[in-house]
Amino acid sequence: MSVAIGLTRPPAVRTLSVGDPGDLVAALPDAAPSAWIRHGEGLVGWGVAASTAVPPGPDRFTWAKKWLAEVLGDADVDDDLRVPGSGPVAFGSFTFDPDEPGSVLIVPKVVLARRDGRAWMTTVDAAPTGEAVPTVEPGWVRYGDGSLSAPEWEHAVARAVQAIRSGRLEKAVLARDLMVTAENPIDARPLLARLAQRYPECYTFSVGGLLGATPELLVRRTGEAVESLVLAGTAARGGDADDDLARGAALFASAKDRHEHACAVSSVRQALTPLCADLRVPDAPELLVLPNVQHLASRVTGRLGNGASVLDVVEAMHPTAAVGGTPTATALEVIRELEGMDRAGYAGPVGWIDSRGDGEWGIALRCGLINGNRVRLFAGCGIMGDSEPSAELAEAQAKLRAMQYALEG
Ligand SMILES: C=C(O[C@H]1C=CC=C(C(=O)O)[C@@H]1O)C(=O)O
Repeated sequence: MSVAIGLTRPPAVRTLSVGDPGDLVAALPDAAPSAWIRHGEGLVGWGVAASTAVPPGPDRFTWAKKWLAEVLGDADVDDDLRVPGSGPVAFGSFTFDPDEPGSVLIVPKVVLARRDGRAWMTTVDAAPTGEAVPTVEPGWVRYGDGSLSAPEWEHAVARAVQAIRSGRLEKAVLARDLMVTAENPIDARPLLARLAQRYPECYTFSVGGLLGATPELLVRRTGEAVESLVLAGTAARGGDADDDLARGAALFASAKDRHEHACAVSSVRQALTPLCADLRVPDAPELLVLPNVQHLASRVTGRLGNGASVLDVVEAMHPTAAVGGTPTATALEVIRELEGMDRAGYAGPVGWIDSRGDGEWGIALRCGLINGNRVRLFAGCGIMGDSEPSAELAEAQAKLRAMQYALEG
C-alpha cells in the first residue's frame, strides 16, 4: 500500500530547536517543496522520505490515515519540543471529488518551521545533502481558456441560477479554470515568495504541485481545540479608501451575500456539531479584506469531544458549502453537470498533520496545479438565485489575480 522512499525501519525522526531561520521560502533548496505559511510563520519541507498517491474512493481518508500509521506509526522519534508541527509531519492535498485521482501525502525528509517565537527543524533519517538548486523565474506567461470560455462559463452560471430558481437547490459554487503556459518550467519558490509577501493573511501553500494562497481555513486542530474560518460572499476592492468602505458596507448589507454566507456557515456547523462538545458560531460575519477582494468571514471554534485527529475533522467537513453548495449532494450533481471540468485539488483540503493528530488544513482556493511549464489556475463563486453571470465572471477574475501576480510579479 505504501510508497516509502528508502525509509529505514523504523524511521529515525529528529526535531531540534534552531535559531531564527528568517524567510522560510528563502531556505528552500529545490523547486518542488511542501509549504504552509501565514504571516511568515508555518512549515516548509523538502526532500521526500515517503509519499503516496491516495487511491480515489469513498474511503480515501481512512486509507490515508492507515498509510500514515504504517509509515510513521513505529518511528523512533526524538522531539523535545512536542508542539503542533514538531516531530514527524505529512503534508497532503486531497482532490475536491473523492472519485478523482490526484490526492497525495508527502512526508518530507526535512521540515523547517517557525511559530510563536520558536523555530525548529525535523529530519527523517539522514537529511539530504547537496547544493541548493538555483531559483528560476517563470519568464513570459501566456493565458488560454480552460474547460469553458468566459461566455460558456457565464452560460453555465445562468443555468445554475435557473436550477436554483426552479427549487432544485439553494446554492451551487461554480468554478472555472484557465491554462497558463510559461517560458520556463515552474519553480514553486518565486511564486510562494510573492504570495506570502502580498497575501500575508492567507495560507500560502505548496503540496504535490498544487500551489496557492488560500484565505479559507477549513480546520486547525490544536489538542482538543478546533477552529475554522468560513468564507463566502465577495466584493471587489474599491478604487480608493471611501470606495473600498462603501463596497465592504454593501457586501455586509447584501441579502444575496449574507444568504450565500449563511449556507456555508450552516454546513460547517452541521459537520462539526457531532464532533464538538462546545461549538461557537458567531451570529454575524465580519469582513476579511484581502489585496484583491473582500469576503464575509465567520470564525467558528469548538472543543473536540472524542479525540478525532485533524484528518478526521477534514473528512467530516469536506466539502463545505463555500465550495460545494446547499444541499451538498444536489450541488455536487449540478457542479458535475455544468462545470465541465475535473477540479483536481482545487477546492479540496490541503495542509499538514503531525503524529499527535494536530494540524492545519485549508480549502485549496486561489491556486494552480503545476505541470512542467504549464499551470492550470482555478477560481469559483457561490451562485444564488439572484446571481448575475457577468458579475460572477468578474468575481472569478478578481480571485484569479492572486495567482496571476504569483506568476508575473
Ligand atoms: C470558491 C472560491 O471562493 C469561495 C470562498 C470565499 C468566497 C466565495 C464566494 O463569495 O463565492 C467562495 O465561496 C474560490 O475562491 O474559488
